[in-house]
Amino acid sequence: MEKSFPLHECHVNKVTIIINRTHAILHSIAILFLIHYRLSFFFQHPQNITIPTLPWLLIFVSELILSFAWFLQQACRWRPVYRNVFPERLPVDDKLPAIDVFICTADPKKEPSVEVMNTMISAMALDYPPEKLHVYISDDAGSDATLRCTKEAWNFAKYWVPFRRKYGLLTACPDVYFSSSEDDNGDYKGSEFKAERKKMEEKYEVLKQGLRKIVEGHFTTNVAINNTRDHPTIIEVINKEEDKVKMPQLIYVSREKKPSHNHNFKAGALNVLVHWYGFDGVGGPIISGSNFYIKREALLGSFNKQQDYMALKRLFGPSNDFIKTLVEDYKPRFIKDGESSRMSLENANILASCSYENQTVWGSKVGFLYFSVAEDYFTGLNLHRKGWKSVYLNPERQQFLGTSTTNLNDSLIQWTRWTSGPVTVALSRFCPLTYGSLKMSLVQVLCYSELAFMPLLNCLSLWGFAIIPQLCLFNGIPLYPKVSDPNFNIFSVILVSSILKSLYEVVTTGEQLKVWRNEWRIWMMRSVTCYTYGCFDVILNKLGMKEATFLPTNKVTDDEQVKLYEMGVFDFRTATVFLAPLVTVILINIAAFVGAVVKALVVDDDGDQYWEKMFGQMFLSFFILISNFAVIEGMIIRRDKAKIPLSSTLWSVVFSMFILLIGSVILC
Ligand SMILES: O=c1ccn([C@@H]2O[C@H](COP(=O)(O)OP(=O)(O)O[C@H]3O[C@H](CO)[C@@H](O)[C@H](O)[C@H]3O)[C@@H](O)[C@H]2O)c(=O)[nH]1
Repeated sequence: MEKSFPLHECHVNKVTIIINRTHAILHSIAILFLIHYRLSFFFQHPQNITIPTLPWLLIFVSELILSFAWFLQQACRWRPVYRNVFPERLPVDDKLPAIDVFICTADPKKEPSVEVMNTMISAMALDYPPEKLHVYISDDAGSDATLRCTKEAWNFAKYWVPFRRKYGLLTACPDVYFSSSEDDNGDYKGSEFKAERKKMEEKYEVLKQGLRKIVEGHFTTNVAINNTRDHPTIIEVINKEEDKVKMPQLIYVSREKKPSHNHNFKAGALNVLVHWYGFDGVGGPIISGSNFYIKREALLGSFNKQQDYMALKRLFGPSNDFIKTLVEDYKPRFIKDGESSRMSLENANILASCSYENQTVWGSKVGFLYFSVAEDYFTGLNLHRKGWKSVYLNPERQQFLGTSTTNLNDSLIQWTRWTSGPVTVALSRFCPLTYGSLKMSLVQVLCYSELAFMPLLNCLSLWGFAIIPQLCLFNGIPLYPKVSDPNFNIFSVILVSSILKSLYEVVTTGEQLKVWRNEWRIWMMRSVTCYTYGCFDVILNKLGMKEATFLPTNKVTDDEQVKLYEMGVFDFRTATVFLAPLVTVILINIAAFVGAVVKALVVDDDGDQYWEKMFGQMFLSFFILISNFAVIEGMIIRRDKAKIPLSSTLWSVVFSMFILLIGSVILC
């Protein structure tokens, strides 16, 4: 038998393990001291108690919640590893499995066609045997423009794919290739290459203009009004019989949508592709959602010819062709013109219809799961629960590049969804803490739990830290030990330990100090905005008062916004509903801090005593204010269009006064 060598090797990072575990132990000890200090308050003689119990209890609960969040975070730091990969050990082309690449798009306005088509062209140009590569465009908008763009891009790909193959270019994406300053010309520098490159660049410019025209025309005609939630199935195989260049197969799929049927967002779109490619007869292919590959068996399970067909139909739906792909070892085949192709397309239409999954286990037990809008998280959890093994590949040359949000509005919308998705899971019977199985290690269960609970824990605890000590400071009530009290060291150690650990992580991953500063402030901002709204979404959804939503992230780049982003300046043009909590918290902290400084310097007779007593709270407010100085700047100093609008500031003034008033009455 042929001896096969592993494609990758895993190594444990010993130094990081020692640092992480030592830090975890020391930090845990400091937390235990904190718990002891807070608890001892409740065992004092009633006569010695000078501080109201409610704020003490609330800040203690906030500290416990944040400590629990910290504990969960240690799971993914417990055993850091790195991998060496050996691509040279890949089998010869004949032995490679067939793969399907799924590219989803749902809104031609928010997801610019030029970028979607570049993704499609890059997938077509993958360094993989073309007969084993199938590329699917899933268009959830059912947009005629996307279909036309796909055809235009296909015509360009017919030149780009052989060009890349011939010159061995490292870059698969034409947009990156033509806009990058990196020299990626393979070994070719001669005049033939230069002439071909120039021609290709011209063709690419023509393609870009063509795609833009299609999309603009689409939005200025009645076609633009087509309803993205109500359209029939549209499936088209883009390859033509007469195509001379050997190309991967490209298929456009827009599943049927009806307002009466829940379409289950991206997970629903992916499952249609899973029905479809299965139908296409690909044996053991790998699916790509967002930059990951997965084996078909992992998503659907393994079956053999002895299996009861009727039982399988009850699970997977009535399509005989699909069931055959489950039980037989299908070889990948291309759909060709003629009778078989017509039959295939007819069946494919049924597979992409709204009703195909009725009474089946699609989305509940097999395929991408529908329970949460973070379908990737929930599907991964269920797969690992069944014993799925996955590995992380982090090659030196980045293989997939995506777009990231560059302004506060898009980022907050995206994070609200990324909160509601996992929190839905955390607050359900699928809560990873109890739902994990023996096939998962305890550390893995904790990692999944961290992702599920992180938004909820951070939002609860950070609201506590952002207003309780400040309300008490405002009213002269100390919540932390005096500076001269040895117990003060507990809080100092916890803060310094957290700051140094995060600094260490940022520096050792090769990032700059500004990344570290950003992480702190973004963490605080998210906690009081999108984590909070995402958690509310889940609660309203559980009460049946709100449906789950999936607002696709805006991928349109605006030069002005990108400029601000690159300068590290916040673009505060977002809804007041997002800004108000953030600005309110800052105003409360300003009021508490300034009030305390004035009191210490001017009013209080015993200034030194006051500083001593209140230093902890004053420092906390000061820390929140300097970490979020960008908000103060946006509110008071900046004059540009992207500053915080006056209306949002005024609303926040009202809210902060209300909280100061009501909070002082209740707490103090
Ligand atoms: O009804 C829908 C909604 C979205 N999408 C597609 O899903 C993808 C992800 O949506 P996007 O708005 O880009 O979300 P992100 O927050 O950037 O995506 C991350 O988070 C999502 C879960 O919230 C996962 O689905 C994605 O894989 C993951 O990259 C995009 O290609 C969309 O076109 C659909 O196909 N149908």
